[in-house]
Amino acid sequence: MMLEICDLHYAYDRKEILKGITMSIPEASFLGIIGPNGAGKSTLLKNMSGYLKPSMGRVLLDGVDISKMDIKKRARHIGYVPQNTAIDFDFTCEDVVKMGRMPYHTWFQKETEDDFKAVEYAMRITNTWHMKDRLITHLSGGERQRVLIARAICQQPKVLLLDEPISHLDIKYQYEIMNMLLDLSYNGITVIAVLHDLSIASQFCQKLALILDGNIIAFGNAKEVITVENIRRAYETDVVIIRSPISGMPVVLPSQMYKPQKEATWNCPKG
Ligand SMILES: Nc1ncnc2c1ncn2[C@@H]1O[C@H](COP(=O)(O)OP(=O)(O)OP(=O)(O)O)[C@@H](O)[C@H]1O
Repeated sequence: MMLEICDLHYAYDRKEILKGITMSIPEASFLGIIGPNGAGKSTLLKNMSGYLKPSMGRVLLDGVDISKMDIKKRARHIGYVPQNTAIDFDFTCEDVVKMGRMPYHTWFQKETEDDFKAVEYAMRITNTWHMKDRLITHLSGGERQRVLIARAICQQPKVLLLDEPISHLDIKYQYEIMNMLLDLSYNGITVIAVLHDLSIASQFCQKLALILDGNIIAFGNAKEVITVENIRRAYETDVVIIRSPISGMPVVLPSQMYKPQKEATWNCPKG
């Protein structure tokens, strides 16, 4: 499904955070939202999910204003993985993922064969099936992050929103999850992720939106958005940009490194 953001404004109390965001994200695409801390990325994602209601402007899903949809219908269309979700109850991972099926049920309805299939599929593609009987409270940060992504996938949404989905993952799972999100987009899902790692965003996302102070200051493919000038403007940082020999897309490196006068002496274990 296509998601359109039309002149979106949002204010916490009276402080305006989003200042007129307009963009359209076509069906079956993968958009990365990047920008410095406090720019408004999570606030934008929360407005896209319907969790927050815009102060002005609209979010349209295939032309329908999401604020006018009933909550269950919206949840069948839009999956949202927030940043740092707290789950303090001793649920098994399988139970947590199964919660993604709630939009398809009335409260006391028993699970169907489709529910079990959706849970297993979501857990297998996020590499969490082997942890299904473990308690969510006993997982590492990265394991838990993958289970929460599985919960949103199990919801079978048409649009999947993820707030920093790879922030706790090691390099293997970062690439696995990014590849999986790209694959979901090739299979028709509209994927939108807030990402801090500019090089990873550049390699995997089809389009990037660079947010600064509640505005989009650059939108396009990685070559158009990840430029020395844009990074300097948004992050007040000088970087060097090289091209990946694999994808040809930009990779961001530091432009300066501190050189100590005297090298430290390391006593490394032998072996
Ligand atoms: N519930 C809230 N009440 C008041 N202000 C808030 C609230 N949530 C966020 N803000 C403020 O809104 C601004 C944007 O926050 P937001 O979380 O959207 O930024 P972000 O771009 O996602 O940042 P980060 O990269 O640090 O996660 C920040 O100045 C933040 O302090």
